Amino acid sequence: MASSTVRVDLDGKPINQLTICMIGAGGFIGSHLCEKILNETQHKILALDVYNDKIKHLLEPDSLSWAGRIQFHRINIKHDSRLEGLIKMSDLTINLAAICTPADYNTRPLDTIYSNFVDALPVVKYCSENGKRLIHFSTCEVYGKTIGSFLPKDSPLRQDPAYYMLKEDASPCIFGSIEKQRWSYACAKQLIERLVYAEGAENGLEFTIVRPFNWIGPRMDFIPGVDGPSEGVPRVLACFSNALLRREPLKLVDGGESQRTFVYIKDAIEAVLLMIENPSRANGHIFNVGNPNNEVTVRQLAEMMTAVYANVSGEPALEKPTVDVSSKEFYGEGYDDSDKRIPDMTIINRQLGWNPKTSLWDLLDSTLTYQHKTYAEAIKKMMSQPTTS
Ligand SMILES: NC(=O)c1ccc[n+]([C@@H]2O[C@H](COP(=O)([O-])OP(=O)(O)OC[C@H]3O[C@@H](n4cnc5c(N)ncnc54)[C@H](O)[C@@H]3O)[C@@H](O)[C@H]2O)c1
Ligand SMILES: O=c1ccn([C@@H]2O[C@H](COP(=O)(O)OP(=O)(O)O[C@H]3OC[C@@H](O)[C@H](O)[C@H]3O)[C@@H](O)[C@H]2O)c(=O)[nH]1
Repeated sequence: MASSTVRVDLDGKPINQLTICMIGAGGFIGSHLCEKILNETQHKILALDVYNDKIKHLLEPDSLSWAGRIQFHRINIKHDSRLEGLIKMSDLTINLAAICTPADYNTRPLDTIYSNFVDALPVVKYCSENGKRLIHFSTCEVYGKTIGSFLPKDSPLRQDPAYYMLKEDASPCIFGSIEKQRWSYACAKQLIERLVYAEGAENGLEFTIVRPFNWIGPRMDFIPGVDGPSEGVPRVLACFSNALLRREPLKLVDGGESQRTFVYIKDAIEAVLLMIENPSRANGHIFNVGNPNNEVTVRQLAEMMTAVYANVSGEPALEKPTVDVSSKEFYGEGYDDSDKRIPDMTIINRQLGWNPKTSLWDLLDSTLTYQHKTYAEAIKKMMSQPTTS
């Protein structure tokens, strides 16, 4: 519950109550951000999304103590004239709306580009024209591949951080060829970043750009056949959770050699709240938000999730817990991958003093406990039903 004592920013100044237009509020990150804002601050939220299942618990019943501070607007920003009015009513707009599951990038490249670039354009324009602050969600994928990935496999330079550490103000954006449609998302995100940056430079837009590095936790994506399409392919946490719940082997794409750093959603949301409440420190900046200490290969992630889930569910792990699949088989033609993603934390540390806290083991424990409680019964029921031929 938000306390009645005056909250202050990082410079000791009282924080004014804000009205926040949150686009994509019904998604994974949006649901956690709404929860945090309602629980710990007095800010008001205009929550825009096509769906609201993940924030239903925040909207109902009317008797909730924060009921007057969150208003849901079912809006598709592609074609809704109410968007500009809602941005005008707010002090700050946060744009989270996007298609952001890799299975879509090479199979629905047009939808991906429209969602991540074209549909975000009016949001930037309305903020700029109306003098409103914007926090825009980009992605760590704008870095693409590391410089080191082009070195020979046995080159000692691969161990040198200069060849893999991803820095907001120094690293290049390295994508594959146009046929590798995987990069449609990264490229669209890069162009909207450049547009936001240019609006700042030429027209004085007050902006912050966030580059999330694999934020994971409860409510991420969907479990196919339970709360999402049976044939849908969510991001890796939900893919692996789905396999564990069904007692099927976890699929390792191209050997599971790619590396990722995972950060707990609750740590990451603290960074976003600092950006919201410290505009003088956050405006004009691009921030990596990730946990450089939580690096694993996808294979190691599969092994850790298998061990944690056995503990959480009380069921022994499969004898063969993983199976190799090719990326062509799993994602189709045009897939490609980021080899390694370690965020440099210098800028976010200097501006906001933020550091992630939760280890990969701990965040997997709480997340898989949630997955088991939320889905195990539904999956059991579904699997016990005879399949129609
Ligand atoms: N989760 C991560 O680790 C991660 C990593 C990098 C970048 N991001 C970025 O963060 C943002 C949020 O990601 P997320 O993980 O919460 O994804 P998500 O898919 O759970 O949430 C996105 C939300 O936007 C909504 N949306 C999409 N198009 C819309 C439209 N036209 N009109 C209204 N609402 C629309 C969706 O319904 C969904 O609820 C995205 O921009 C994504 O690219 C996330
Ligand atoms: O079942 C699976 C799913 C995924 N994977 C692999 O696991 C890795 C991570 O996959 P994710 O689905 O989490 O997606 P990625 O990390 O590649 O991209 C994500 O990064 C940041 C955001 O912008 C997006 O949310 C998304 O593009 C990839 O190497 C992928 O090939 C598997 O090996 N098996």
